[in-house]
Amino acid sequence: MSADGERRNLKILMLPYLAYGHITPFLELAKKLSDRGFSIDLCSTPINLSFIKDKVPEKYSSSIQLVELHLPNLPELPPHYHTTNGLPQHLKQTLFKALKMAKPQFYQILSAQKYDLLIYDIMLLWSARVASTLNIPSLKFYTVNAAVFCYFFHFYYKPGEEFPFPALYLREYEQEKMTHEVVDDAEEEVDRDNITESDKFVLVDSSREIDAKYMDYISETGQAKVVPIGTKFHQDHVVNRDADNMEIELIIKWLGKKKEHSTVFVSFGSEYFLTKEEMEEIAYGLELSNVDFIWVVRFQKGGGQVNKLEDALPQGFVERIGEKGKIVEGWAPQERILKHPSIGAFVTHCGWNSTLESIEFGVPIIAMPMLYDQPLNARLVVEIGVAVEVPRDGNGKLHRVNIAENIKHVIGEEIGQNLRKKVTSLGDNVRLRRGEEMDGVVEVIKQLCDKTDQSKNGLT
Ligand SMILES: O=c1ccn([C@@H]2O[C@H](COP(=O)(O)OP(=O)(O)O[C@H]3O[C@H](CO)[C@@H](O)[C@H](O)[C@H]3O)[C@@H](O)[C@H]2O)c(=O)[nH]1
Repeated sequence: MSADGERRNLKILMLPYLAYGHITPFLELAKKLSDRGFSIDLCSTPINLSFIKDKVPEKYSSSIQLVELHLPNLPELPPHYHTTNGLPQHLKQTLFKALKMAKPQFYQILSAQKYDLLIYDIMLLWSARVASTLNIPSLKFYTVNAAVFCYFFHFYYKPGEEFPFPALYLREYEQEKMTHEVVDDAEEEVDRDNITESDKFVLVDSSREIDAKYMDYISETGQAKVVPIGTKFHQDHVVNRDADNMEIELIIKWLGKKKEHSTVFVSFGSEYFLTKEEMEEIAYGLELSNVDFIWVVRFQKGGGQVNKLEDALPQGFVERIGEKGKIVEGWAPQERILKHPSIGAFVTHCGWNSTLESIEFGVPIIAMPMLYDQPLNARLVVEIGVAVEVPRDGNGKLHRVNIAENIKHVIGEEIGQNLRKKVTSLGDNVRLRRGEEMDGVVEVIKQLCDKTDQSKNGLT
């Protein structure tokens, strides 16, 4: 282990956006930087920190500290919602507003300690302005990949220009959704101009093995040098809570009875609730494929909707599938399932964390993107040869026959074996690159901190 941060005990404040998909990569980066000798303060709301605390392994308890940021009490916001996960769209904007209202308090936090650097989520550009008023350099972290960054880059900076990469073309219905999301954010982020020295770099949660082409493209435009943090380490993911949980052990036992690479894992992340129609198409698609499966089912409860899992699924489905399928309500130990030898493919929404986990564990991807960056992630993994994508019709609808066909292709056919070879070697390559990619991150941090030191000492 090197100790680049120990040169003069560099202290970094990290500020993730309030969504699990953002907090998780921030925590991974915090661990990697801590391994390199940096002291990290991770800043979020008390509710989020209690969740983060459980995920910080013992060995980091002194190098990663948690710093509380208190949000104002906005009456529209339910008191326990401190992430966008599961929040309706209009309340996501309210949460975003509440976070921005905590700016004066964030100023206090930043000025109370001698921080050498702020690493902030690209959604929270205002925090970099606060840092710059205190003469603290900052570094933005984009918690997905460079291919998606290309899309947003063109959206903001070159409206109307064609994207350079056919792989990134969005279908018409996806374009509409994505544009809507981005415009919402752009309206909130009024202080987007005025790029500082620190904004010359952007960290992405990826590896050059995955999307070097897109990293180079952005870097060559001269707007920002894209620096990948490399993929995450998985050796400490088995938290004790998992081992205590009977249901999880039952899942692993059930998987143990299946043949190698025979079973599909089906899950759509932590944010998305399947519609009734999608639930039906997926259920019948799985049935038609006649392939063994584990399906993590998340559905919106209450408000005139169904409350019981059985009612959310087609009638008689659970009885018909018997031992061929395992249905898990709400949440499953995804990484443990993906690394199980019985798993042959992952039917996923292509949330970026899930996509990276599939690559890490050498599992071929059957892409069913739903929203946000997911369609772009799906095109990227198809482009690099580790996925197939379930086609939708012109209105963006999924059909059971297409779902079944793709599952059958990947499980037990040559196409699946080819995908597995490719994804296994990609997984090996990203692991090999990890150290080198973190060297690159450390280099950038040192450069930013040195520059600030010099200017503080009147050397520039
Ligand atoms: O039953 C479950 C469901 C999820 N997970 C974990 O939760 C994470 C889910 O992350 P991701 O796959 O990225 O999906 P979302 O939660 O949907 O993530 C949001 O954030 C991502 C990163 O910004 C974006 O790529 C997605 O589009 C956005 O929906 C992964 O680490 C999974 O292993 C579990 O362990 N068990």
